[in-house]
Amino acid sequence: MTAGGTVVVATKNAGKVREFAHAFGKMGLQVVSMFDYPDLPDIVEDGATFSENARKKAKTVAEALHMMVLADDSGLEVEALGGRPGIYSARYAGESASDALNNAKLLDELALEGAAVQRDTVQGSIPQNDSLLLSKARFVCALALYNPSSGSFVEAEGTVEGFITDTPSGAGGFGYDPLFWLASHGRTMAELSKDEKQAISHRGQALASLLIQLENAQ
Ligand SMILES: O=P(O)(O)OP(=O)(O)OP(=O)(O)OC[C@H]1O[C@@H](n2cnc3c(O)ncnc32)[C@H](O)[C@@H]1O
Ligand SMILES: [Mg+2]
Repeated sequence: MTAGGTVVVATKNAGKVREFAHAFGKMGLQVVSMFDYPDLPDIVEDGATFSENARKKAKTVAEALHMMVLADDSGLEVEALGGRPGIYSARYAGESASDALNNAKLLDELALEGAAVQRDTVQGSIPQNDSLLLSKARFVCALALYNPSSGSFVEAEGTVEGFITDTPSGAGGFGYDPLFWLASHGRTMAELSKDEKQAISHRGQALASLLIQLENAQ
């Protein structure tokens, strides 16, 4: 996956870059992203699934740079919204919407649905304050690593289950993390340390699975 100890990740999401830099840094590898290659064309994410989009991002950038490239397509599936925003998570509140706008739209849509989770059905910790859990949800991450010399992909997927809370909390992570309550930890995803998030997150699990496949292929 590396050229001279460097992993190229086809992303323009600074939160993803931080998480990959943290994970690969522990392996002695550096991460570069599309921020380091400003002349790359924008990629239209028109796939029907997370993995189609991840493959498109990896292949487009790998063919432009003539290097092996890793890509991540991920998102939030909310049960009370029939799985939305799913593959549209980044642009839920509009093209290039901020995390704050996407989070506000998520709470608005759940309020419109009148969504609520019965506290006594939750296995694990519920919020100690009077904040509400609105719906079950899960994060999904598809990773694709493309090798332009062989024209082949290595792929992996990871998921993590939680609940959407009506009260954002925590300053870590990015995106929907402040609204994603983990009954396993009694905290939101944004309240976890980088190591804690990597250990349980959709991205951390997908990466672990990808690394196992790469080891087994050697
Ligand atoms: O396509 P790239 O350039 O990688 O960056 P992006 O932000 O557009 O990324 P995606 O297309 O994969 O959309 C994923 C969105 O899902 C959300 N998301 C993904 N992983 C997340 C995580 O670990 N924590 C919180 N939100 C996450 C967040 O809103 C992302 O913008
Ligand atoms: Mg995107």
